Amino acid sequence: MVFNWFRRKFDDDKDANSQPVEPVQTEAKAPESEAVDSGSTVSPASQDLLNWAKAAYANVQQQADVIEAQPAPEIAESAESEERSVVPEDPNKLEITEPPIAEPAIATVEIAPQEVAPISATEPELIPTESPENSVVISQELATAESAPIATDIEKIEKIETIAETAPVPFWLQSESDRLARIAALEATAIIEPEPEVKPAPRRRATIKFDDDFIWSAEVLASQGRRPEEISVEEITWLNRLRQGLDKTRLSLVNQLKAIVGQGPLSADSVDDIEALLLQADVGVKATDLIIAKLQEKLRKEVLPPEEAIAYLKQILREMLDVNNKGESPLPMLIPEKSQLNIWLITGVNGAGKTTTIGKLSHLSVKSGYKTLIAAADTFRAAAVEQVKSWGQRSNVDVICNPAQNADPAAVVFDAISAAQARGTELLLVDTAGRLQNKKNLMEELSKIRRIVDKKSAEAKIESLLVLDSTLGQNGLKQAEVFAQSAGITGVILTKLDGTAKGGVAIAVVQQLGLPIRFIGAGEGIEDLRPFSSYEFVEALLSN
Ligand SMILES: Nc1nc2c(ncn2[C@@H]2O[C@H](COP(=O)(O)OP(=O)(O)OP(=O)(O)O)[C@@H](O)[C@H]2O)c(=O)[nH]1
Repeated sequence: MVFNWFRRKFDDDKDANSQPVEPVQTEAKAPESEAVDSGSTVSPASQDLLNWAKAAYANVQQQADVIEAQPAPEIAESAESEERSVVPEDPNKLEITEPPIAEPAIATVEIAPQEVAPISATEPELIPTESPENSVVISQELATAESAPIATDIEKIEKIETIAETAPVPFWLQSESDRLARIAALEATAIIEPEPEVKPAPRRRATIKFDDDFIWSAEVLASQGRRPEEISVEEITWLNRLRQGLDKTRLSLVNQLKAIVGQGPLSADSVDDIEALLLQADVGVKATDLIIAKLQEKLRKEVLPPEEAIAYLKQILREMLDVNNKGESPLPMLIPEKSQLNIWLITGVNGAGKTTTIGKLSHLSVKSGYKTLIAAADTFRAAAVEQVKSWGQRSNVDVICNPAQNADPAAVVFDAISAAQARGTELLLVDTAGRLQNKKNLMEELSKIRRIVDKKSAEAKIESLLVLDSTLGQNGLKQAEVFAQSAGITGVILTKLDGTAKGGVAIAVVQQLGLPIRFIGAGEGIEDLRPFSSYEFVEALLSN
């Protein structure tokens, strides 16, 4: 089973091809999917939560154990199948002889140790153990291997035989020891066939501890109605990374907010303080005003203790993050459709993190079981193609490019779409040149790319995603406004959320641009980007 990161679910064979577009979960639910009012401050009872977390932890450990245990049968199977295959590719080069023992049927060949190619033929009746100095036992795949691997394998086998020679075996045990030596030689020389299909990278061994971080992540997942058996170690790791990334923003917000909001109706001073805090976190003026008005309204009606006031604030923020300019709420998740071409154009100014984001996205896509391709259409900046190629290598995804400097990016995109159509690609990620909004020709180039995409692939699902550097805060938003007007942007990818105190810019992006946030990046590593979830973001932003 593949964990589909876009759907935040394991794909099983049944529904891997179906495409349910599910809303982002915003409703808090008790463990085992019992519904609880989203606005309520009720969290799963602590014992239930602990049990849930323990079950999730056991599940994560079990997944890791299964993965660890997997290679063993593969080797055994491979060795067995090698034993079964008996026809060498070139019978003139190597003649295979069945040894005169009933089982197992291991091929033998007698060769002079110094001669590797051509390998001399063997008399059928020869028993390898009779002339140990001149004969070796080799596995059948050697018959088809090139001379160099044969030499290496023979060295391995010779080592095994040398060990056997130093410890003489009584005659009545010889047959058994020969058999074991041959099996060992066979295992040592077995060639494991590579998997024909591209499989997602195996999950890492669960090294996470059952600690407060784990329990916090478990609570966030349980509150979204997830079940312990659905949880993957990567989800836990990501939530911890996100929370750590938002440390700076959170630390300057939560404690002060708590001190202010838990004291009945907001006084003029409290309003000023909250305003300052939110503006410092780059939430933006418009969004700040809205938040304060809603808080004020609630706190005038009832006195809330600090924890409940913060819970109410979380609800306000989630509602703000889950709306787009079409007024859709909750927002459908952005999930590439299986068995059809999806094209995502990745745009943004230089240095925002476009290329890195493409690398991370392609990794996520492959992991989630999608056939993926990258188009290196940033032909404007020297080295951009090489940079994207190296990310392609890291995520095991092919890159379509034209290495000539200033090649026509629209032509690269045209070629990439042709390649994607021929290969049955499901997700094509297009890297574009970093455009400053005042560079009119570059903006026109982007429109040209868009026209090519629309024309050449009318049936594809197209998204135009703007990469925004969150450390730029409100300044980044000004650039984004220009892009959003001229480039038909459909969503935002917020990068560099780690290490900035301006995490509140996410709220400003949605409020000011009316665009949904689709992914967030919180680090430079390949795993440091995930689909955006307003619930998880707000929990990480305002958790204790
Ligand atoms: N800390 C952190 N750094 C990031 C993140 N995403 C990207 N970066 C870094 O930001 C820098 C610029 O990233 P690029 O991917 O080269 O940016 P770009 O938008 O492609 O830039 P151009 O190729 O010049 O257009 C690199 O050093 C990245 O490692 C992130 O989420 N967190």
